[in-house]
Amino acid sequence: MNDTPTGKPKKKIRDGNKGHRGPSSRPVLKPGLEARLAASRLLAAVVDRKTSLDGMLDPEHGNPAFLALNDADRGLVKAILQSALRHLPRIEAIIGQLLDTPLPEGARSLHHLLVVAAAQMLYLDVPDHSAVDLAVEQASSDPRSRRFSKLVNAVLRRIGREKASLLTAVEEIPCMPDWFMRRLSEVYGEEHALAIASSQLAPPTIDLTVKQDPAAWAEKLGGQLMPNGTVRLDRFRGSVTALDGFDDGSWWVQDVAAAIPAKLFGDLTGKRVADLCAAPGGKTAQLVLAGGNVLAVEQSASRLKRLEANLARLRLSAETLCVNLLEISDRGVFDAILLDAPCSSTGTTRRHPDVLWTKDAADIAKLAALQEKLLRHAVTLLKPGGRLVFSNCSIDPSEGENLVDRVLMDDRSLKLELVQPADWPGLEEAITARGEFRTTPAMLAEQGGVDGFYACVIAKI
Ligand SMILES: C[S@@+](CC[C@H](N)C(=O)[O-])C[C@H]1O[C@@H](n2cnc3c(N)ncnc32)[C@H](O)[C@@H]1O
Repeated sequence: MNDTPTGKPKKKIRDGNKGHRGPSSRPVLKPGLEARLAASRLLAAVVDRKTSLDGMLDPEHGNPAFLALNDADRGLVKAILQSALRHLPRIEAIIGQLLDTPLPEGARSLHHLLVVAAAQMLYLDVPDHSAVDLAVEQASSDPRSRRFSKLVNAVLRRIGREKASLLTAVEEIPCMPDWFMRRLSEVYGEEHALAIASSQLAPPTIDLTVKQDPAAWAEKLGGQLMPNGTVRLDRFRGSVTALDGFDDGSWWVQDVAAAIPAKLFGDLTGKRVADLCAAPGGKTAQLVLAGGNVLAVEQSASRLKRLEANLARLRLSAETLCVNLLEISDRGVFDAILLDAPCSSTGTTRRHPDVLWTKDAADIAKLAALQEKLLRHAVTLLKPGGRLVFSNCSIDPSEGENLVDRVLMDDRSLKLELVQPADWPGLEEAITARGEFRTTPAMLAEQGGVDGFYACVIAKI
């Protein structure tokens, strides 16, 4: 923020939190404070108001508190929020342990301020003294937390002094909400559930699907060749758009698991293919490369635009249609259909640590019901003899195996076509006994992990 010649601030800091307005003549902020204020506000939006982080961090349409920051501060805010959300139960346990009495009901801004500071001290390279000073300054600048500034100072200084022992004391706490841990334990067993919870603590890799010659691209980019031909960049930091092959459309970013569903079709030469939930288009590109004559359907106009731009960069073409797929009435015309349905995204918590703090069991149930409706309609568009791949990035079987069972049970013209482990060397653990493809973030751990995904092939007789 710039000063006017009179020493008064030119403009008010934009406050993303409607309930609180700062003083009208706020003094110049200490360097770094604006970023911490933004981080606290965005954390509040995620955990208290269930707002998705991706939207708030969008460089063009994001939260005003984020957009007001310079690039370096935006990077810092992202890092703080990712760490805070990845480790939230442990950070809260540490803070709870250091308070003589719990924070007063409704002291949410104080809670967020402490979490933001503790995340920097425990999990980022921010010097302790800087995180503590800024947190105390932040507490003093807010009428709701001013009277707690001494407590903020005391708690955070103890975190600085006792960091190692405090971290050891909480290292067994799974970093997921209790309801979701219970659900994972029911479905996968406790050991696998704990492995899923710890897998999301590591930052994710960047995976590329290449148009051709994955071995050569792995060598060129210093990546690892994954069993399905994905090129994995484990330690890459920076912007992928600066990498070789981006401008000429030789590859696109796609997690190793997300690259499997479209590959379940095999060769699509000469086939009429519908990609029914298509944007941003990673799987559309695969279907086109497999030889399909592809119609990409997407109900969001802005997301369809993004798909078109992605295909243009990749020099690939598909017919596109902006419509709710439930309105398509061309029964029995497609040889192959991909339905990569909207889901809870609980398989992507490595990349999106806000997911489990913005969704709950009721959201999962609603999404499962929507997916079932979309699948029941999608199969009507399939030709007899055609195949449909149903997929999504949830690790809850209510959004996968369970709903597919119900659809198959009700329509005897549909059969599950078994995915054969022998066809997926290196990925055998991801093929279930029922012949479906199922990854969880605990799989491929030695190669850097994988997103959780479900996919199955449904054939129409
Ligand atoms: C999981 S994303 C698809 C990702 C995409 N298949 C890919 O690989 O890049 C789901 C997409 O489906 C779209 N969608 C959701 N409901 C839809 C519907 N009823 N009709 C068409 N598109 C829909 C969403 O807007 C979203 O872009």
